[in-house]
Amino acid sequence: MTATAGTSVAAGMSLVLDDVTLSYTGKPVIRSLSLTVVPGEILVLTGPSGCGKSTVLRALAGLLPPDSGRVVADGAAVESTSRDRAVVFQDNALLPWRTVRSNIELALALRGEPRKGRRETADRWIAEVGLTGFGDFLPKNLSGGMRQRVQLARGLAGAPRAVMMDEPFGALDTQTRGVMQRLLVDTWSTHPTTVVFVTHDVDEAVLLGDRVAVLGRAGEPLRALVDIPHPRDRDHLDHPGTRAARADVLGALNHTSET
Ligand SMILES: Nc1ncnc2c1ncn2[C@@H]1O[C@H](COP(=O)(O)OP(=O)(O)OP(=O)(O)O)[C@@H](O)[C@H]1O
Repeated sequence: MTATAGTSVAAGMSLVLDDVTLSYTGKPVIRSLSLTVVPGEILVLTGPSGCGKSTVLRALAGLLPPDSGRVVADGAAVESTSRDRAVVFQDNALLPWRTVRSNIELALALRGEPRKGRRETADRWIAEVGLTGFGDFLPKNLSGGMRQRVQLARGLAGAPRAVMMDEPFGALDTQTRGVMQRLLVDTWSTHPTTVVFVTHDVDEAVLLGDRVAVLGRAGEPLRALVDIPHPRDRDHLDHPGTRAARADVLGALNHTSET
C-alpha cells in the first residue's frame, strides 16, 4: 500500500463500511460487509456481475442509506452526498448542453470557487487531461474516450477527498483504456485523493489498485482482500509478488462463480 505513505495520506479521506447491509427492495444485495478504505489509496472493487459493486459505491457516495450498519467518512456517519465524495460513472454523465469547459467550471462553482479564475482553472484541467483545443466542444461532438477525460477532469476539479469510480473505462477500446489508466494514475499522483474504483477487469484491478476487494455474489461475504505489491508500476507483472496477487484475485473470482 504505497499510497499510505507520504503526502497522499493527508489528501484523502478514510471510508469505512461497518457491518453494512444494503438493499433496494428488502432482499440484501450486500450483507454485513465490513471494509476500510485507507486515506489516499486506490481500492479496487471487483466481483461477478450483479454482486453489488455499484451498490457499495452508492452507499459510499451517500446515495443509498444502509439497512443496517454504518458508512463512515473521516469518522462521521455518511447521511447524504457531499462534494468531498465525488462520483465518476462509465456512462456519459456530462451535461449535454454545456461545453467541455462549462462542465468543468460547474464542478468548480459547486466547490465554491469564485467566478473569477474558474475559466483559467478549467482550462488547466482541460490541458491536464489532454483536451487542449476542445474546451468549446459539446460532449456529443467528442469520442467516448474524450468524454471520459472530461468526466475525470470534472470529477477531480472539485478537489474531492474521495472519488468513487464506477467502471469509468468499461466502454472504451483496449488501447484507449490503457491511455486512460495512465492518465488516471498521473492525475491521481498530482491530485492525490482516496479512490474506490469498480472494474470487471482483473488486469485493470491489479494495475491500479493498492488493494483489490473481491465481492461474492449478491448477499455473500467478501471473498478476498488482496494487497498488490507494486501498484501502478508499468512493469508490475514482472514482479513475482504481483503475479501471485493477480492469481489470488482470479482465484477468488473463479471461486465466486463456481459456488
Ligand atoms: N435501483 C435498483 N433497484 C432495484 N434493484 C437494483 C437497483 N440497482 C441495482 N439493483 C440490483 O442490485 C443488485 C446489485 O446491482 P449492482 O449494480 O450494484 O451490481 P454490480 O456488481 O455493480 O453489477 P455489474 O457488474 O453488472 O455492473 C443486482 O441484482 C441489481 O439488479
